[in-house]
Amino acid sequence: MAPVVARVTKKEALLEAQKEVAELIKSKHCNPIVVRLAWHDSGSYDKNVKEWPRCGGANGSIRFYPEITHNANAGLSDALELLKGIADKYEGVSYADLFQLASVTGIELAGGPKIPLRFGRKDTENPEGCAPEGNLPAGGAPWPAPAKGPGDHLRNVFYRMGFNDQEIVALSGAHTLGRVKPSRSGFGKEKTKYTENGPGNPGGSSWTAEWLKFDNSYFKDVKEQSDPELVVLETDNVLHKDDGFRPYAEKYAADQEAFFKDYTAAHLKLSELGVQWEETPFTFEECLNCNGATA
Ligand code: HEM
Repeated sequence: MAPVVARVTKKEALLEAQKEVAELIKSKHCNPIVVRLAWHDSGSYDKNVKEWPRCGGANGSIRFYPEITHNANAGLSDALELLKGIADKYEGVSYADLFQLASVTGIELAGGPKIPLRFGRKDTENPEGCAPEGNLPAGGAPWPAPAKGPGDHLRNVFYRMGFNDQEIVALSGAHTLGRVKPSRSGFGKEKTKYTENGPGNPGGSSWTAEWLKFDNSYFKDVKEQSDPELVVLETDNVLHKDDGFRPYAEKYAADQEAFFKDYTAAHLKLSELGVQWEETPFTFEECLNCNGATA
């Protein structure tokens, strides 16, 4: 068998790939699922494991079996399928970078903050680098031991990645985008008045009415819970009930700018969990400058 040639992200390839990623997201309205793909690649990270890639994190391992078939990743093979054409065409972009690039592009195109992602992630090159099953959060009971409820569970999972309460709340705000589907996670309804006609792939239950718009409506809607057509998982609800989480959930419901600022910082941290850089990481702005183009 031919040896696997490791992908190293090149600035020129990244610039071209980004344009195609943006077109893909605009045409398929797939912002939410690519955000979730990148988060599930990163969110396997365990700060207590020192050895790479066994520590998990943003290393592209989600593209391999068995990780893609983990319970929490149900439905994410669709995201890999969507990105496959671009991944095959641009060997000069690592999978780990491509997944993170698609996520921040999806957020920005949905009206969210421009997240100054850094590039140059090394890929896990084979399935031996897959993260163990069970490192991502569950949206409902039964809570894995020793958690007694959703608050404990969130802390067990996110503290293991190195996040604090404020960052847990900020990151949860990504549920301003997208839907839960009975066929994937088992949560939500087959369709609601907000999802039955898509756009893109129809169905499921969304957290917000405009589920392709990145704003702070998630925090308002979960707080009010006045619309039975919208979904609230136990892990969303607890952000407004738990004393450690509530001040941040209240703040973000009242102040979108504060949410965007804190979300950007937390997302950047998420995108770099467990990352080994090929060389010095670089930003998209640096790619544009090296190409003689303007931002
Ligand atoms: C706080 C703990 C979290 C839990 C328990 C959780 C759970 C879930 C569940 C059950 C779904 C539905 C999957 C489906 O049926 O397809 C989902 C979707 C989603 N999650 Fe989370 N999630 C969490 C945190 C996050 C974070 C940190 C992000 C991103 C930074 C995120 C982004 C998304 C997005 C964008 C979707 C929609 C996907 C789509 O519409 O295809 N989630 N999440």
